[in-house]
Amino acid sequence: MTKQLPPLFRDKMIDLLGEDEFERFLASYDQARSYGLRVNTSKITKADFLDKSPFALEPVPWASEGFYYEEGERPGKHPYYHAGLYYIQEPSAMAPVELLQVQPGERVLDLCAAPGGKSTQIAAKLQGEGVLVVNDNHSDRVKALVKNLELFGVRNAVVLNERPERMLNVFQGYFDKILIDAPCSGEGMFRKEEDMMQQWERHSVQEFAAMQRELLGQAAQMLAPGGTIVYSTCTFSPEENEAQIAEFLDKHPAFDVVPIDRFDHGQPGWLREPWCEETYSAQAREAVAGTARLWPHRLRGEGHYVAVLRSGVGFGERQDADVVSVSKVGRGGRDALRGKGRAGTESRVSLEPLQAFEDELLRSEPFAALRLVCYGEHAYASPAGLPELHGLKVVRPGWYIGALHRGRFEPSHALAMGLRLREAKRALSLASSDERALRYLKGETLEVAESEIIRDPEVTKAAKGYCLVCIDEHPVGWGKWIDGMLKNEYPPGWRWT
Ligand SMILES: C[S@@+](CC[C@H](N)C(=O)[O-])C[C@H]1O[C@@H](n2cnc3c(N)ncnc32)[C@H](O)[C@@H]1O
Repeated sequence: MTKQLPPLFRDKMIDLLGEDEFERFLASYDQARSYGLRVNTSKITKADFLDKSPFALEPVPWASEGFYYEEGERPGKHPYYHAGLYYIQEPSAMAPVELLQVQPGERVLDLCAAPGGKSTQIAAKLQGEGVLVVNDNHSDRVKALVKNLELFGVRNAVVLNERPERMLNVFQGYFDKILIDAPCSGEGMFRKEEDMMQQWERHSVQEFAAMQRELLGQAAQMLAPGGTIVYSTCTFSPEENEAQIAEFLDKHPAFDVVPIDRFDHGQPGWLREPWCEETYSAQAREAVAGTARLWPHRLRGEGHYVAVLRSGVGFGERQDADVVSVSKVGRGGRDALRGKGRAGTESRVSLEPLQAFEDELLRSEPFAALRLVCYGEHAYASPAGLPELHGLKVVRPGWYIGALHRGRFEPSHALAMGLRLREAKRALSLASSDERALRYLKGETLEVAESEIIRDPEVTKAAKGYCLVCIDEHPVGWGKWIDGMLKNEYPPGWRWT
């Protein structure tokens, strides 16, 4: 492996680290890498997960919900993965969101979000309260982002596929917290993904540095006074790390670096020729020592860089969006807000079937704190307090509830994944040891006795119809029960193969 490192990269790392440290750094490429997963604490407590977990786990010291698992384990091949109980994530990649210190109820932007590792981590920290806006400018990568948010059962996320400069007017001064997990030259991923080396040779560090500079400036405009930006990369080059932060601080005097003690420090000494210009102020140079470097030879994880930037409270005004009244389906109010359909036509769809579904199947009111919005036939529950998103490329304006089609309501898979067993009036919970659990995930029809359908006989007498299918009490999708058979509604693209 060490032989394949790009020679230019090797030479630069010797210059940066010095011969002795470089030898230790180089040796890490021949050591086994670490594997991690992060528990979805919006679906299960850490203690309950550890009770149930079939894997040998060891805590990741810097991530409250993160654990190492051993090489050879296959957490992606377990029903709990399909229930969204955890996300498989490289351990160092868990650090940036931990440092963002997200609190329930905040407005958070994940600006470069696909495929959603850090978005799902933010969502778990929000515990369903507040607003999560996730964005990626790459349309194909956004599909994976949507799927991961659905798997995690996230209810309060809006997914955009935008160039950040087009978001500035809508979100000026809006967010309490912003994560910029920036596109970068990926030097820290050479051990984990060897083809990153070929990509490195094709793209220049300067190309990424230019993008990062823009993203930082754009994020500053969307941040509320007193808010926090976390900037992270998975690369070593000072041009993409310390230099970005020093330049940002000089251009944005209202911001400070919040020092990180947990990891090795950023390197002010690397702000010099031939890597960087030497024009930064003494204050900015000093401040970058408070940023963090995660080195693969000094901890159990890949290479990362993280900076926490806080804006002064006196800087600008927080923009409070016009809060549109909360609309609940049923109980008299059925005035869901109607968004534009994809074709640009106003939705005229009746919400009666959704009301009927809610009455029949849902015990609580999971949409009560959300705004119901219809785009064409598709119904979404959108987080309250969002500004108007007109003009933006909105992939998901909120939690996708389902389709209203020819007088019927078809619940979405995302709805099932965002519910809890206790919220359903009709459900089936299979034990993970029951061979039908895997057969359900493979898309098969199951034999299910009427007595197995969980329902409150006072409220829902009939066993027939849609039911929330769970594994060990955690929802995995929908089924339709009739006469001892469960018709499988698990989506083809999600099936166990
Ligand atoms: C390091 S990856 C993000 C990984 C992600 N945060 C996670 O944890 O799963 C960087 C992402 O930035 C996206 N990207 C690149 N340029 C962008 C831009 N100008 N605006 C928004 N996203 C951008 C890329 O498509 C890529 O998905």
